[in-house]
Amino acid sequence: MSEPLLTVADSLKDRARAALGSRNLILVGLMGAGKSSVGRIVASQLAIPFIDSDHEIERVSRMTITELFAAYGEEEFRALETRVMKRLLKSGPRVVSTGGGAFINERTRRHIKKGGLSVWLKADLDVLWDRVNKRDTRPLLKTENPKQTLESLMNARYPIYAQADLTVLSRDVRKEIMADEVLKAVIEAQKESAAS
Ligand SMILES: Nc1ncnc2c1ncn2[C@@H]1O[C@H](COP(=O)(O)OP(=O)(O)O)[C@@H](O)[C@H]1O
Ligand SMILES: O=C(O)C1=C[C@@H](OP(=O)(O)O)[C@@H](O)[C@H](O)C1
Ligand SMILES: [Mg+2]
Repeated sequence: MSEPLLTVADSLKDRARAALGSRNLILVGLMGAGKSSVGRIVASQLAIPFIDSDHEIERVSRMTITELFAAYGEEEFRALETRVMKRLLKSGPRVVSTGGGAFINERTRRHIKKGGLSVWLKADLDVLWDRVNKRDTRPLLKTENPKQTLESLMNARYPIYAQADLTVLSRDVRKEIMADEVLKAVIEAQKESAAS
């Protein structure tokens, strides 16, 4: 009896999984880009573990991100984030979704660059705003004009996110489609590095 043919979806997953090898896949980008929700789907497609660095920080500190910012301030939060990221990236393969500021911190960025393939989920202001204004779990947006704060963060951070290995445009399409686009980008990156 002949083997069943791979479906297109199966071959996408399998090819992306092979292209990743033992590296980690690390999602970076601004709040609302979809790092946490798309990252979880990507990991399940690749059948490798998923970790959200904010969840890991909350687990080890037994505090929420909001409580950590309120009690210790952003600087201490970043120091904890660096330590957690360093540990998470020691072995792979894993999908690691970062908090929006992780890649901006120089030390954390170094761990990310060493620890695997980074993907910037890039989105425009209106897409991000639409998503983040529904929840109040992001301490950096507790300002008088949170949309303007988000825009300032975009201006300051986008040149740094651009240093990620890959960029995927995060649009208003289903999360599953975004996850497929991440898988395709991983495959493309592998093809390009094999050709060069
Ligand atoms: N492609 C998408 N389409 C619709 N909603 C999305 C999409 N990606 C993320 N979201 C929603 O936007 C919000 C922020 O997503 P999240 O994954 O937490 O982003 P991040 O971790 O980058 O801040 C969540 O409510 C999530 O369900
Ligand atoms: O952009 C940032 O500096 C932050 C983003 C948040 O994560 P998400 O990007 O997952 O919302 C969280 O780590 C914290 O509120 C700080
Ligand atoms: Mg997140």
